[in-house]
Amino acid sequence: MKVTVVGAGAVGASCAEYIAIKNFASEVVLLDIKEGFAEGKAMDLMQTASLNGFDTKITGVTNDYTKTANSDICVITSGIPRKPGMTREELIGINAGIVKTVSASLIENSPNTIIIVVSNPMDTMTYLVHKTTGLPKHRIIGMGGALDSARFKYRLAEALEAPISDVDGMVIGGHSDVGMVPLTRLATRNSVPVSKFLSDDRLNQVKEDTKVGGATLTKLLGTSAWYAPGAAVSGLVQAIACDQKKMFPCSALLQGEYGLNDLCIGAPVILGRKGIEKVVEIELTDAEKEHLHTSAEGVMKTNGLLEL
Ligand SMILES: NC(=O)C1=CN([C@@H]2O[C@H](COP(=O)(O)OP(=O)(O)OC[C@H]3O[C@@H](n4cnc5c(N)ncnc54)[C@H](O)[C@@H]3O)[C@@H](O)[C@H]2O)C=CC1
Ligand SMILES: O=C([O-])CC(=O)C(=O)O
Repeated sequence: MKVTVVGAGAVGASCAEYIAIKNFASEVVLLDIKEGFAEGKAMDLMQTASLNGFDTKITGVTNDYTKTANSDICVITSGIPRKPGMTREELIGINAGIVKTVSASLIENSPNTIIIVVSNPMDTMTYLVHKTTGLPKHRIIGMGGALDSARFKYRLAEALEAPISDVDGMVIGGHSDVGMVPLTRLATRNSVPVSKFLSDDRLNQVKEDTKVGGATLTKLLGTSAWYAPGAAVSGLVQAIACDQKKMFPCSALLQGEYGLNDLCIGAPVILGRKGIEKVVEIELTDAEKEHLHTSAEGVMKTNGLLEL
């Protein structure tokens, strides 16, 4: 199993590290445009192999896509992150050009690959890859919901004063400060609905804290987060590589599901060796449907800024 990660910055390196530590891939290629940077990150990570007990071979290359040839999975993290006070959508001007050229170079060298898009604004970048590469829709996946759901579970555990392993929950919708749809109604503590333990006000607070999870960290760090994003990507990569058939909310091209068409947005999907093996349609309340559709309008507005 060969995995390429483009962008050896904060998220790309974290992602390579978690993939290696989970020890399911034979090879990870880190690629960056900055001379020597990916090589340095790869060497540093390889020097943790004996300490962390993994056999995955990590190599770094400066913009040489021939070294990525025949990758089973390619992850795109190249592009700029936001600074405090910015929205993810403001990154489109620079990141669209980067994601377009990077995805074309990846496919030229790995025509059968599955692509996971991380660069922001992620739903729109995922749509851009669909529009410009012509890859089948099950082979293009946007990572956002897996991370947002992890943050949702963190906030739920905090409110419940419970261990995170007791908590389950999912966030669908767009990966933006306003567009996320945390499904509080379906969240549970050990299969008991969390509404049994938390007031509407407290649950609402959890929901709002989840939606601004990325912005909160950006304000604290001065740039956006990387540990949980890297871990979330590694979970998707593992589900595909190991054909786990796991369900994650991912940004997928919808063609009628949830009453939505011609956009990529977070919905529950089954991930296996073929990529997105199924979009799962769960029953939503009218309020949840309305929230999802408002979120979709936001994503489509950003998609409208693409020069396709
Ligand atoms: N979808 C999600 O849930 C998340 C998305 N992100 C996004 O991921 C992206 C990366 O974030 P960070 O790693 O923190 O940024 P970073 O600045 O640490 O790393 C980005 C790397 O991309 C490289 N790069 C730029 N243009 C390139 C090109 N054409 N080819 C190859 N490499 C190129 C840069 O040299 C840099 O090393 C940002 O757009 C950020 O908003 C970050 C966290 C979560
Ligand atoms: O907040 C950001 O800009 C980066 C990101 O997507 C996240 O951490 O959720």
